[in-house]
Amino acid sequence: MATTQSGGRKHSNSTRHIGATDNVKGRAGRILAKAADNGTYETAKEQETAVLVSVPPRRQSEAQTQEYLDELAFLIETAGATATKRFVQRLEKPDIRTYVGEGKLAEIKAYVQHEGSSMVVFDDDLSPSQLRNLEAELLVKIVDRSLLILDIFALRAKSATSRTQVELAQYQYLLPRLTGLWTHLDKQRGGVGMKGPGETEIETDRRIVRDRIAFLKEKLEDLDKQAHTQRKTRGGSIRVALVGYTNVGKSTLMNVLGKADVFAENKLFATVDATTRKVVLDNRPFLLSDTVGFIRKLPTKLIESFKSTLDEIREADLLLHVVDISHPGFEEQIQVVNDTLADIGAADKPVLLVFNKIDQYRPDEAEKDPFGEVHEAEDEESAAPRPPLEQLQATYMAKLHDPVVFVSAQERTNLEELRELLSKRVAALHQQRYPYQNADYEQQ
Ligand SMILES: Nc1nc2c(ncn2[C@@H]2O[C@H](COP(=O)(O)OP(=O)(O)OP(=O)(O)O)[C@@H](O)[C@H]2O)c(=O)[nH]1
Ligand SMILES: [Mg+2]
Repeated sequence: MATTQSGGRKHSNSTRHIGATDNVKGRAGRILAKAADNGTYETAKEQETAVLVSVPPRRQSEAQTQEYLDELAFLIETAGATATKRFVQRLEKPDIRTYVGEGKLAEIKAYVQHEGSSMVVFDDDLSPSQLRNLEAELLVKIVDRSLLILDIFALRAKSATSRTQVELAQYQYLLPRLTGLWTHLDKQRGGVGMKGPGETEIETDRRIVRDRIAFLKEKLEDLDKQAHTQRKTRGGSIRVALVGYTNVGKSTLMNVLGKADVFAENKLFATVDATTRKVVLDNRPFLLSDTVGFIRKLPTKLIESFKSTLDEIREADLLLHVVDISHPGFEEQIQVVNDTLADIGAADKPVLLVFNKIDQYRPDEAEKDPFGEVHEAEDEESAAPRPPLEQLQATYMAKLHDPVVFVSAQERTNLEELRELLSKRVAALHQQRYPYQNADYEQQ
């Protein structure tokens, strides 16, 4: 796996289990850890293996379904496990009780038991009762999309703020699920003819978790105030933020533009903490920030608890929206990013669209038949057409009424063009903000 600018930071997953959420403290943390950490039904394994399950809507194409599963497998790999099998069931909507139907569940169970899989991972969020039912039925660790993403965030978060944010999101995830985890794990406890097994304990745990959530929120508010004061000392500088889907090359661009040494690698959510650097273009300084990437179906609670990190985006004067043009789903990724920006209240920011990884982009080849007629290559079913880059650029510029730029951060291609465009935008923002200063400057 290509790792650039790793700065010596390596993540070791060998002794860690997905969902172990080791940073969640207290009794609730122990319950969660016990739930995830195999005490009851899992055999210790060097490498955890995962079975992926998706319930796509009927109208979704097979290519798209596989692309989403590829992403889920990539998330699993980033978290340190291996996806060994995929189960797909087309339903209008997931089963309210067990997410998949009865037959499919039996199929999954047979596979999991036969192969000794460590966990079953669902490409959606499960309701607390679905989680409980699936756990009882499949007898292995059940991981949904939120838990998986939280897990990766916990692994990556380094600063006090992002660690607190992740912990808050973990507790918020845990709170409605306490009953299931508790009753399931405490099988010895009776409960016949009683109000319910461990009711008081569940209440106590809920209180502990609620207290912790309140404490973490307060702590974040303090950290927020500190950060706000720090940001004030940045004065009136123009601020530019790199935003985009995860793994598109934001940090790599930050490194080449900002001469920074930010961790970048071919895994999802390499960056969770924002980094800011001063950049000077044409004698005009501005601040450039690298930010956490977005992903489809990003849990809303996670977005909320990442408020402080996302302030970096909300307070920016210009967004560099980085797109991985070599990804088959890049257009949907653009949409996901735009939707997420709208969710966090940053939809109306000026944007410069930067298409990255052009070195990896392969346009569709036009083929000539024996009679010399030219045909567009027929690709696998419903794969999006991949026109030449020039055509894509023209389409996007016409659509946005704005220049867009195509680069390769890795190969350092077209970076001059990007710098020029960026410099012009920064100059315009500067002029907007300090009209008199610029007028004075011109008079001299
Ligand atoms: N082929 C190619 N790979 C690139 C290019 N730019 C970045 N990469 C690779 O893409 C992967 C992701 O790059 P990052 O810079 O970590 O991406 P990011 O957007 O910061 O990702 P997150 O922080 O995880 O959201 C790394 O393996 C980079 O080396 C490019 O122009 N071409
Ligand atoms: Mg990054």
